[in-house]
Amino acid sequence: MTTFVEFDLEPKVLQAITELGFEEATPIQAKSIPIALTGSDMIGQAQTGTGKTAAFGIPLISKISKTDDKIRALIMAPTRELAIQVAEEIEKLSRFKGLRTLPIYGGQDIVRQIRALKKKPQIIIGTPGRLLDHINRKTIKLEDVNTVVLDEADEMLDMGFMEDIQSILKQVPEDRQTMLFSATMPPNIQKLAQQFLKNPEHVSVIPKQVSAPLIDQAYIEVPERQKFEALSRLLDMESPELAIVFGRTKRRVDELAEALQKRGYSADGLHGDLSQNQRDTVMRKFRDGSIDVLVATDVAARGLDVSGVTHVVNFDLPQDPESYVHRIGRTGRAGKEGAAWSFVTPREIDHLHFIERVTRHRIPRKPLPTLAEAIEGKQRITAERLLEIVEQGELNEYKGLAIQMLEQYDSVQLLSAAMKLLTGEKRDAQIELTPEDPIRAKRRKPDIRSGGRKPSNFGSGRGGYNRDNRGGRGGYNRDNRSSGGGGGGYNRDRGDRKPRTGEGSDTRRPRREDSFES
Ligand SMILES: Nc1ncnc2c1ncn2[C@@H]1O[C@H](COP(=O)(O)OP(=O)(O)OP(=O)(O)O)[C@@H](O)[C@H]1O
Ligand SMILES: [Mg+2]
Repeated sequence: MTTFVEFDLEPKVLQAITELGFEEATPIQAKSIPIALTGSDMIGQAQTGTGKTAAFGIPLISKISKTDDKIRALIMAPTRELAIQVAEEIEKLSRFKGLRTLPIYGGQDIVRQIRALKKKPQIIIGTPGRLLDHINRKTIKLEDVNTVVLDEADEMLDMGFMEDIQSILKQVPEDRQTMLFSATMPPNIQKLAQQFLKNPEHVSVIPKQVSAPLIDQAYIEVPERQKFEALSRLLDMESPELAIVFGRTKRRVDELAEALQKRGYSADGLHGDLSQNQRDTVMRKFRDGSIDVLVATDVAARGLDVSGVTHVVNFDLPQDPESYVHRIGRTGRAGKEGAAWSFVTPREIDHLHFIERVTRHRIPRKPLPTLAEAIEGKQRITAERLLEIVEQGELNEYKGLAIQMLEQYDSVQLLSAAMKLLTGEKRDAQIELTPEDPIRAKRRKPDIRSGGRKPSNFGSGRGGYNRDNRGGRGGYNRDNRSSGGGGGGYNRDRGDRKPRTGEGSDTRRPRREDSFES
């Protein structure tokens, strides 16, 4: 066990850590904080939800002085939601030290950002596209930056941000510390690391399996047309505190969110085609629990940390094993348990096996809950809610009427009626989702061609599963980006990804037609 006192941090940083309730350092923090404090470049890899943000945040904060009025640290993240969240965590960690942090992302009024930049933040957390806009406008200058962090670097590359990241890093003095963090490290990361990191220390906390251990994983074989019914039954049976349901496309997410609402669930959708305002609102509602099911594309797969997410459902299987790991990693965070279920159509079983092989984790099959189980689950939850109210007491004003009713009716009869009322009849709204094509299994085998390299590190030593081979992601074109206009981020997001230039082979991938950032 490593406590934070052992790192020789300033009292004000320690105070912030205590305030956040962190008692001991997580393994990735214990390993990387001392190295990062020496100023050396590093690559950090550890399972989802194990505190990588603070692992780079604490050393970064330690290097900056409150009186500084230059931008000293730059953190890049793939999505807006992640930029906002990382900014909040850094803000909390530097609260007592009094540093100024600013998130910079597309979709937000650029004029407002320019105004905020005038307050001289020392730490900028941004998405590559919008950062580059500011650099081109000369509203952000990186000449005094001495620390750069690439959070979820592989995802940023995957989204076609390579050139942007290169242009941005060219603006930062060579004499800097660069750190790169993710739960997964596919081979293309090496390219970026070679180009931009100097003798990086590799710090990884990777047990045999890549995904976090506290996640109970299972798959349910279900035909495409029965997925919605299956989802309803699962939600009824388990009554998650908060759940994230991943759909493959924006259309899917829209349809699914609407269908869930029609059935009476408190759900909403999140994807890259919503305006920034809508995205913020949905995330706020999910964080404060006013909706309990977030239906999302992969825009929510990476890095998002919402406490209370007890369930992740892959309504559609993701194309990539990495995506699978990140998606399910939205639960089982910071030592909590979680459940992750994947719907697999009969034709996708091979693809599931592919995911199992790459993640080195067998995913057990789970039967589809029966209708009776779903109903029973719902009733059980109602009974629990009733008993909670009994425990709370304060029922005096109801007692008079209760006594009167009990004089006329049987108590079992009455209680059953109350439970029926509370459970709510399932609304029989007609639900018709547009079917998605099954994901085809990869033809390549993941475990050959490793050339004797160590096979255990997800993405690094594993032959065969090579993201650089994927290609085929044509059609993304960011040339229509304008650098003008305040607040025009909504449409600009579209097509923000470039085709990958790898030796791309096979077919056009249906993977994510979502647009993400910047
Ligand atoms: N030492 C600690 N003790 C307790 N909780 C911690 C500690 N460090 C971080 N946390 C909390 O754990 C949660 C997950 O942290 P974080 O988001 O940094 O994970 P991550 O490793 O970046 O995950 P992902 O791979 O999904 O991005 C956060 O709520 C964070 O505040
Ligand atoms: Mg993270």
